[in-house]
Amino acid sequence: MSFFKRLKDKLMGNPEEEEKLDTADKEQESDQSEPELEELSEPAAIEPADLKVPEQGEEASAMTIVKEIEVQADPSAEIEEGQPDVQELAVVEAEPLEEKKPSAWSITQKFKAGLEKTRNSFTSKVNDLVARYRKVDEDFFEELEDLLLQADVGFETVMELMDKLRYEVQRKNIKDTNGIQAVISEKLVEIYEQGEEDLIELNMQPDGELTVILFVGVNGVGKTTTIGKLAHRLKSQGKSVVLAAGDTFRAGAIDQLQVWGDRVGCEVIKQSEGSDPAAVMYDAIRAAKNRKADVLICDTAGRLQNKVNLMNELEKVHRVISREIPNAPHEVLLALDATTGQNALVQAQTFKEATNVTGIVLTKLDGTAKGGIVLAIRNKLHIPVKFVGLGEKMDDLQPFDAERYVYGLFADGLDKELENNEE
Ligand SMILES: Nc1nc2c(ncn2[C@@H]2O[C@H](COP(=O)(O)OP(=O)(O)OP(=O)(O)O)[C@@H](O)[C@H]2O)c(=O)[nH]1
Repeated sequence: MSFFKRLKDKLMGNPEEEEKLDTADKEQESDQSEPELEELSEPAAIEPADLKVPEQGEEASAMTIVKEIEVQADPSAEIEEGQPDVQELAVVEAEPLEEKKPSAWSITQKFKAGLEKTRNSFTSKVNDLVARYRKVDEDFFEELEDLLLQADVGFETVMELMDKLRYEVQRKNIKDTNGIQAVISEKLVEIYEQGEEDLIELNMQPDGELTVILFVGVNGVGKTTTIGKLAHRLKSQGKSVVLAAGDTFRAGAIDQLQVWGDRVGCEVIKQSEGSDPAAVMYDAIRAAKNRKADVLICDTAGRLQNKVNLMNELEKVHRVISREIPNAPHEVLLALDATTGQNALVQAQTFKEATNVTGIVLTKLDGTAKGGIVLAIRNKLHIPVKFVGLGEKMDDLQPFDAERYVYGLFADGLDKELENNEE
């Protein structure tokens, strides 16, 4: 199948199915506008500090079990990160979140909207380049190379792409720069998908078994928001979800997760601020099992003061989880903020060395003009980007999709090509 046929099928889906879904989308939009986050003038009430979910028949308290586990955590680290940030809290309107399956085209449009900044910066420069050069030659390639590097695509990926482009241009005897966006798009998808297509799916356990997803990442990257969005996504797929407030360090983190729990309609298992995250995990697993939940999503604190402490903390959390459920956590998702560019890569490297990261969630892709970072992450770290954050709304967290991503980058050029490739 040609690249354009495949692209078109992916972006637009099956026309008949789409028409039905599209009507459903519109109806849904008109009768249910998304509740917006509002700032509270006063902090939300904090729940009692005691353990929230001891179930009948539980033999041992979480604290006893966790104390059995010996980890040489550095006590000085506990107070290292200074004062708590003031967090934005949300007013919760417990709305039933009945979701209809979005149309393929509406998801494509989300990528297009989310990549607007990158498109306006990078792609418009590519368009200028095309207009200035008209003929594909070595100077054109060199300038294109610079533009790709500026968009944070990463050196190795740019080199690989340039080799492929040069080869393709020669092979097809392309002289004119017009339409080069289409060739770049095809080659970018090719590079991204090399051999790792299926890893984008979450590693979900069979029905009736609990899937545990652990979230790691430094503070401020949008971890809590992403957990809320993912919970919403899984709930709308019919899964029951429990959240574990394992970030007991950052002031407000527990309340913030509770706000999301209320908003999405998930129980949040929590203890008081400063308590042992591993104890929270223990409680949460017990609670999730008792409630026969499908998925448990665990928040963790994102302290990155030194790798040994981070490793110790994550190791302890890991051990508690896998003692209760062998092979869990089934996913360790690292949240990275796309707007921090190369810094995100450094963070990723540290977390990769500290724990077995199975996937990346790249938040705030809509907030950067350097959306090429997706490609650099893939190439440098060899960890799949499983989700991208394309905005602040609940359904703005989307599974990463290479075709929709390149469409987001080159929408205008590709629209023309897609029209010309009607068949
Ligand atoms: N535009 C945009 N904003 C996002 C995205 N993901 C998160 N945010 C915003 O980023 C801000 C920080 O997100 P939080 O989830 O509160 O992150 P945090 O609490 O500061 O820190 P952690 O939870 O520790 O990561 C919030 O205002 C979120 O709405 C995204 O994909 N796009």
